[in-house]
Amino acid sequence: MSAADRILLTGVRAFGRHGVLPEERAAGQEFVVDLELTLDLAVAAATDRVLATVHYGELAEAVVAAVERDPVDLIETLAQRIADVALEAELVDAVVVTVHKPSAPIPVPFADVAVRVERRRTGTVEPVVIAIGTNLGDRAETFAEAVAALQRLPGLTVDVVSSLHETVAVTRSGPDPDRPRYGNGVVVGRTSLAPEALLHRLLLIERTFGRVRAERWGDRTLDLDLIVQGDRRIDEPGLVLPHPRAHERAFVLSPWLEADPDAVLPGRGRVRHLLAALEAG
Ligand SMILES: Nc1ncnc2c1ncn2[C@@H]1O[C@H](COP(=O)(O)OP(=O)(O)OP(=O)(O)O)[C@@H](O)[C@H]1O
Ligand SMILES: Nc1nc2c(c(=O)[nH]1)N=C(CO)CN2
Repeated sequence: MSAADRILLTGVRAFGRHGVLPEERAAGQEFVVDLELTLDLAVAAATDRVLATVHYGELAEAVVAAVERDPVDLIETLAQRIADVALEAELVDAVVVTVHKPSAPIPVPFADVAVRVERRRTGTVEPVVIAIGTNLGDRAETFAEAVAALQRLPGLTVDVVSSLHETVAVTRSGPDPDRPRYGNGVVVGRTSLAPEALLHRLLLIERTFGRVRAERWGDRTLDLDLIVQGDRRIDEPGLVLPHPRAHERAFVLSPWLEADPDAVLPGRGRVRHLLAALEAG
């Protein structure tokens, strides 16, 4: 049975230092949070026990703690953080979080600015491997920031992050030592997202790193490839799974093997063996 019951908690005020501008980080400001939890309250009503529901006082304190914690740039990120806090209570099926920033630095008169996110507990979770590549700018920094973005992505849990492997750029005509070297790595994790939705988010993250999609196999600030998701086989114009070139790329297989020594590439075999075969030439 999916519950239609709700707990509403509105106007929770807390002080935080979230924002893009240095002044916001320095001075801080007030944030106001509204929450709507969807959960089944029938057992609480039948037993009259607070154990059978979400204690609204504790919830409010957890929201304040989430606002007061380390600053982030966006109220979108803060709203996601608060949604995660609300969904920690097993009873909660879904949550709508609104974060208001009434003192935001907007240079015209305005009443309020807010974001609202709706998140629900999801069903199946599949293992996933994402490859990261970067050969422009500060590769170590880009790698760390890309991993941080993946760790914050709703619907993705990052379990293992490989080290950053420095590799020779592979072009259409083979390895090219004259091109900037790549930093490559992988993250191994779990996702509740559909592969199309996950890839869409990966492409969005790439875009925020300023990648210009000029040339296939060309130099790039950040490349995120979905390597495998569970044992799915997909062959669509915008999405091929497993990634069609993963088995022939040491720059994917080597960090993957480091992150998961038992890894298997569906349809191709053990990553250990694939890498050994590549290295044997
Ligand atoms: N498993 C996948 N992971 C990432 N992108 C994929 C995948 N399958 C298909 N694509 C599509 O490929 C496009 C990626 O092209 P991109 O410019 O990143 O290629 P590339 O990185 O130059 O080459 P390669 O795909 O060989 O790494 C995306 O727009 C995406 O729709
Ligand atoms: N070493 C290395 N070479 C590449 C890489 C990469 O990630 N590492 N990515 C490419 C296109 O995705 C093309 N060539």
